[in-house]
Amino acid sequence: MKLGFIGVGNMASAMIGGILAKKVVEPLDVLGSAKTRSSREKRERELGICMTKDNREVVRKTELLFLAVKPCYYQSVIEEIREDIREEQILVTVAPGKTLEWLQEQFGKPVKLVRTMPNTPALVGEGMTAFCANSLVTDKDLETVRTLLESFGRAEEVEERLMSTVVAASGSSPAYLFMLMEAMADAAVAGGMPRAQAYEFVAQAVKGSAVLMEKTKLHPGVLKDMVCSPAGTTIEAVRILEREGLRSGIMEAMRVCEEKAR
Ligand SMILES: NC(=O)C1=CN([C@@H]2O[C@H](COP(=O)(O)OP(=O)(O)OC[C@H]3O[C@@H](n4cnc5c(N)ncnc54)[C@H](OP(=O)(O)O)[C@@H]3O)[C@@H](O)[C@H]2O)C=CC1
Ligand SMILES: O=C(O)[C@@H]1CCC=N1
Repeated sequence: MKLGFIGVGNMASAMIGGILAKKVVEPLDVLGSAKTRSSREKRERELGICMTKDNREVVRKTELLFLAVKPCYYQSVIEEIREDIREEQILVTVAPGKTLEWLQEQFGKPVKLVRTMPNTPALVGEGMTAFCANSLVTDKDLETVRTLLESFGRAEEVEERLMSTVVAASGSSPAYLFMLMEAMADAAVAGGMPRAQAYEFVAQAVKGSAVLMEKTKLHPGVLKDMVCSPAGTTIEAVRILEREGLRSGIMEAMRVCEEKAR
């Protein structure tokens, strides 16, 4: 299968990295486009895929196409490629706020559309992607898309109304987690730990906690209680985090993120 990517930036290169690592397609079966020459050369070098500056060529030469430019360029890129999109081609989007209805209107003709929300852990095969499709997408098409999405992590079909919530929960959340880990590492450095070691300890603690929650299916509150010894160290940290509003801060941040994604 020939895969196309219009826009090969942070998100698309993470997805392509995952797809190629799982050998779902060969690097030469992927054709991408980017605006600047330096960007195209970088992606060719790093990923071994073919790059062009011509978005229409990407559409003409591929069967399944990802539209991975920033949301503000969606309208102009769709206008540019609309004539070349073929009836049997599947177009996969990754942008927040671009609804199936809006996309359909922009194309002005029937197009098989799958709206997704991936995240950058895709690069290491640990992505979380939500997707929903319009009525022109057949079950077989959707299985093809699911196979691709699962090559770089987990993929789950959701109702379209949940897509903006997904942006806050898994699309954007790696950024909050990296901020948290940076702050934790800073504190460890303040405590005397060398920075490189601090990042390793913090990353492993976060990774281990995520796997623990996933595998045991225990409530996060129960897992938190398991760490807090009576009159111990952890409960002191928990008290300060409550006082500083960690949980309400996160909920408030995710609320504005979700609103922005509508
Ligand atoms: N980053 C993330 O964590 C996530 C991003 N997304 C979504 O992914 C999409 C891309 O985001 P991201 O990868 O972060 O953005 P980047 O800015 O990293 O990448 C955008 C890419 O689009 C290219 N581009 C810009 N204009 C055009 C054009 N007219 N024709 C062809 N290519 C063009 C850029 O080329 P050049 O480099 O040469 O300018 C670049 O390759 C967005 O819609 C975003 O919302 C979704 C989930 C998570
Ligand atoms: O910040 C953004 O708009 C994109 C969508 C989800 C993650 N990055």
